[in-house]
Amino acid sequence: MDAISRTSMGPFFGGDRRKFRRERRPPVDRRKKKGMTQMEKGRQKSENEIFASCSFASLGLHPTLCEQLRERMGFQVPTQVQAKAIPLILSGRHVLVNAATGTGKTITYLAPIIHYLQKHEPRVERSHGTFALVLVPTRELCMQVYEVLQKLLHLFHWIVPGYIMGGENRSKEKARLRKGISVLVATPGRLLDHLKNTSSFLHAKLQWIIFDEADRILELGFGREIEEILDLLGSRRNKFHSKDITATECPRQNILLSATLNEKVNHLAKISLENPVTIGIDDKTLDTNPTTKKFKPVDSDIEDEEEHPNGFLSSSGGDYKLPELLVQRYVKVSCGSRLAVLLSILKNLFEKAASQKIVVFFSTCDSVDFHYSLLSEFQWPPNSPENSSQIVSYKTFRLHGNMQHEDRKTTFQAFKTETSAVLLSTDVAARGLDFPKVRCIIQYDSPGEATEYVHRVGRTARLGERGDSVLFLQPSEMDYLKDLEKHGVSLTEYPLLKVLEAFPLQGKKHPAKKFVSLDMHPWVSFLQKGLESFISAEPSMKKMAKDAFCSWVRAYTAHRGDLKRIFMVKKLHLGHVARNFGLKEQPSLVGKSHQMQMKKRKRDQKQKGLSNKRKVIKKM
Ligand SMILES: Nc1ncnc2c1ncn2[C@@H]1O[C@H](COP(=O)(O)OP(=O)(O)OP(=O)(O)O)[C@@H](O)[C@H]1O
Repeated sequence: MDAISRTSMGPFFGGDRRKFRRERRPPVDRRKKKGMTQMEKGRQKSENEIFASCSFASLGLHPTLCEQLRERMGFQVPTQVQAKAIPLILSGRHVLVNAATGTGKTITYLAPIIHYLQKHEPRVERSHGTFALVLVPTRELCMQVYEVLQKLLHLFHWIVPGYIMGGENRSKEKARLRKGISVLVATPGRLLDHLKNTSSFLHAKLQWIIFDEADRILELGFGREIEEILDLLGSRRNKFHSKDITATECPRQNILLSATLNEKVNHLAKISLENPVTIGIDDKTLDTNPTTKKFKPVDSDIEDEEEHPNGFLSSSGGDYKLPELLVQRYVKVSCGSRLAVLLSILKNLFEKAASQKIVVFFSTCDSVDFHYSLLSEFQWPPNSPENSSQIVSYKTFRLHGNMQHEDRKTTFQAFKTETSAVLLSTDVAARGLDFPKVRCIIQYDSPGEATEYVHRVGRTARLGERGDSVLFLQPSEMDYLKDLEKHGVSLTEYPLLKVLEAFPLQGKKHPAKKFVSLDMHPWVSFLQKGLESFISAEPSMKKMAKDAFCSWVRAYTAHRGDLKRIFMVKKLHLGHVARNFGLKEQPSLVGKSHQMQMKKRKRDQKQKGLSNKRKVIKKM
């Protein structure tokens, strides 16, 4: 690999910024600039913070690849993170990248790999096997990275992209691996499976291992698999210089990326990165432990970039970077009114703008299924004062880990291309997925860890776009805002009463005065009654509601650590929780089974070896 000298980093670090700004956008008319709205100014500021003032070519990428980025992908200039990281990755260093969601991290690692592979001598052939491996936490992200890869490789047909992931046909994957895949995108479990069982999987020429959403891979409990993978590939840090490496014949370069690199990545960084450079980790998040070596900037010209000899990160969690034009709100809703408020907010958003995409996050698969059926089927009774029979007129999609593999794939593709739709999902959609033009994220159920909050809201306001997020909290859960604030995330209150005002009943408006409780609001109680009668009249819906209720309470009890103090199951009124699922009362059967579940849970917790992996996977 030929190293790129610092001087070749060119205009990004030097002075020719104006030239590249001109290249990207036509100059703004002065009068127009003067008359810019606050929003337009914010957008322009955000664009300047997202994009760098240089070209892809100036980063050292091959002209044909730059053309591909420009012509096929429509990318005129690199983003800031691309401008900072691409030259370093090209130089062969191990790199740890921390940048906000939607800032273009995928191209950051794919472009340098393709740069080298397209000029590789002798020319890359399928029979050479795999040169680069991209590890991702979910199947959807696997497909997404593969699609970007396919586009980037359009002009380099001899470099073959491929993917392997859970849910796919193993024998077909084996056949593809036997033929040879130059750049392979994989989920960890399936990769390990093939490393152990597919003898024709050739990886002796492997040069790059990328961990996209590194922290999530570990949170899902794949730590042991990752260590095994690194061992099998001879890519553990202490083995880089080992003389007895048989698994590999090439120099290695490993790269870790996420918008939220925290202490969970420490171990992985330590074992997989050799003398890494970190991008985007500011001083606050660097390890201040006096026993660890101080970080030295590699080059004082490079903002945010730190040499990180031991691969350590702070264990404090630190501040998270959120998209510049994201408007974050919380809505305080008493337990029994949550469902009616959710439907009202969705109705209001689509009445204001018929063409938009929204993602709603739930804590469990059963809950997604229930709300999906409800939104798809709910109708007002024939004698209702509401004009239309349906409460919603938008397309609804669902995504979660218990769905059939093919359905997951179809939903993922369909929601991407829709212009007006709602996606109901578990956290399976929280990481890395790039659905274009998502306008609003609603977190109906709490995300738990602040990291997950950051990734969920990161599905909107991508790449300098505007976006909104709404977090549902019950009055007893308001301390969660303090928890988020510790990570530099602050939210303002959503104007709920004003929104509810938009729904007159029989022509009567309800002014935004304070109601004794939200449950007494005429529209909320009208809607709640409508939902309850619909569900009680539909046995299949009722069954789904009960299952969803049950799994929701289970998920609520599963909050970990400090969060248990905020999300206290003891404080829940289960009768009110039942109203969230359109149930008139808490079914006794559910109560019994819940108690059994609680007992079982306590027993399980006592037993050692209950891996996080199972917990999280079940939830997703
Ligand atoms: N230089 C560029 N110019 C314009 N658009 C770009 C550029 N680079 C990437 N994009 C687009 O930006 C969007 C976000 O990119 P990407 O999904 O790689 O972000 P990310 O930082 O990995 O986000 P997340 O942290 O959520 O995974 C994508 O739609 C991608 O096509």
